[in-house]
Amino acid sequence: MGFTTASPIQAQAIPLVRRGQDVIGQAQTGTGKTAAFGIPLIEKIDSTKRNPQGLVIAPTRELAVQVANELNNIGKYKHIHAMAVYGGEDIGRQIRGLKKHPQIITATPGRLLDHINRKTIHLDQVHTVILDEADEMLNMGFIDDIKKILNQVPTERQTLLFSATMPPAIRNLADQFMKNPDEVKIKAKTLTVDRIDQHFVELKERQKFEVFLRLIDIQSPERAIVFGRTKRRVDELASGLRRLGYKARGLHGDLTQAKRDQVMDDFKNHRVAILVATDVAARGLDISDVSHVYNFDMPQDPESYVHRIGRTGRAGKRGEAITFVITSEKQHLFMIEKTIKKKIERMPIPSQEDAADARRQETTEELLKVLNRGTNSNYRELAEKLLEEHDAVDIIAAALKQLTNEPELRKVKLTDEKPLQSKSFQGRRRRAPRHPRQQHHKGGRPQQRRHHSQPRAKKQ
Ligand SMILES: Nc1ncnc2c1ncn2[C@@H]1O[C@H](COP(=O)(O)OP(=O)(O)OP(=O)(O)O)[C@@H](O)[C@H]1O
Ligand SMILES: [Mg+2]
Repeated sequence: MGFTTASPIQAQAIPLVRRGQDVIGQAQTGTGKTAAFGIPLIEKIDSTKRNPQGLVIAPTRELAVQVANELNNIGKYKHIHAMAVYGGEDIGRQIRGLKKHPQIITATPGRLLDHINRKTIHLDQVHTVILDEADEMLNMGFIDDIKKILNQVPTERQTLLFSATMPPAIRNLADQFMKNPDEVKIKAKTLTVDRIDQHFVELKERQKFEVFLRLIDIQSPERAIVFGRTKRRVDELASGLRRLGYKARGLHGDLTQAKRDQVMDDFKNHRVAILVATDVAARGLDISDVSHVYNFDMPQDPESYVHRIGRTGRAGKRGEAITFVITSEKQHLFMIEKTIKKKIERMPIPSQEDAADARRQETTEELLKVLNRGTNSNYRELAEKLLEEHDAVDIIAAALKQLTNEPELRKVKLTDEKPLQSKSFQGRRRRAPRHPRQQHHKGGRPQQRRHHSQPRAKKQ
């Protein structure tokens, strides 16, 4: 896999896990926590047995899939097979997949319970359970699901909890489900990765879209993730950007799973440059070379901020994170700064002129690229004719203007989102549990997470 040295969390957690110790592992985003539990997990698997021996529970479907892929990479030469089971995918297809006897299951809680109830997954041979993004599963009210799942696993199992954030409430989870866990916490001055430049822009709700366009004109991100607060926001933003010619797609929990898979695939394969998403994409996703994260809407709580911006600056790379803050949300910004132990620098609203200059510059560069490719013979005759009648500079200026996306064409109307309320951070980490009826069918869908002090309209 090209790894040459163990990351700190790997160096510290792997020996403990090999020894059979229960471990709570905390380390910054993008520092290799997956392999920190994945490598010793693979070592413990007996490839001749037919029932699952390892179980990873993750809060979102995309993450369950990603972890299965990483485990399959790590276990390739030991012929270990990991399979993801998650809601939204045809259960019959999963049942057929399970007949190939994966030794490791990675799953979202709801669908896993479905399989347990249908007796298509048996957990009585499982010796190692990992809760990836453990704190998020608490937030999402998965605790009852997790209890039910762990009841199916022999008590002499090894249990591991991993996340970049471990709020105090995680202690309860540990007390209930773990045996004398060792805490491995990689010490860092800040909760966020130093290699991520963090800024905020103070603005009005109505200014957000225009300011965002200016920023992407100026920063021309290679690959960006833009977080919106609600599904409606994500839809409107993605389609607005697309109408203006940007390669943008939205991702949230109301899309069909096929669509979600398609969007992720397009983003990974560079067919999409801007992924607009709810917090469904905030945790764990490892997409290489995401250069920029934009918080178009302020995150619901400081932990969400940490994970959202952690989609960039991974595995030693640099990244940029920019957060839009409405004046009434300043208090939330201070809370975030306090939690991450770092000051987020203010960035002035970039001027229209700066953005226009950047756009013109980009058009010029694009034109030069076409010039250097030198395959323009079909146009030479036309060009010569134009030159007979007009000034050369005038012609080029007109062509550049035509190629440049001019601001008057950039009107897009977004529905206003109400700013975060000042109370809403106080009740954080105590989101209401999901409705029991929904559990089996909609496991792993963060759009159901609902904040105590947030009105329903704010669901993701
Ligand atoms: N020892 C290593 N050397 C180089 N790269 C590594 C190493 N370990 C992991 N990586 C790579 O680093 C990237 C981030 O790893 P991973 O997704 O496990 O991070 P994480 O700590 O789980 O982050 P998050 O908190 O966001 O979930 C992955 O692309 C992974 O392949
Ligand atoms: Mg992870």
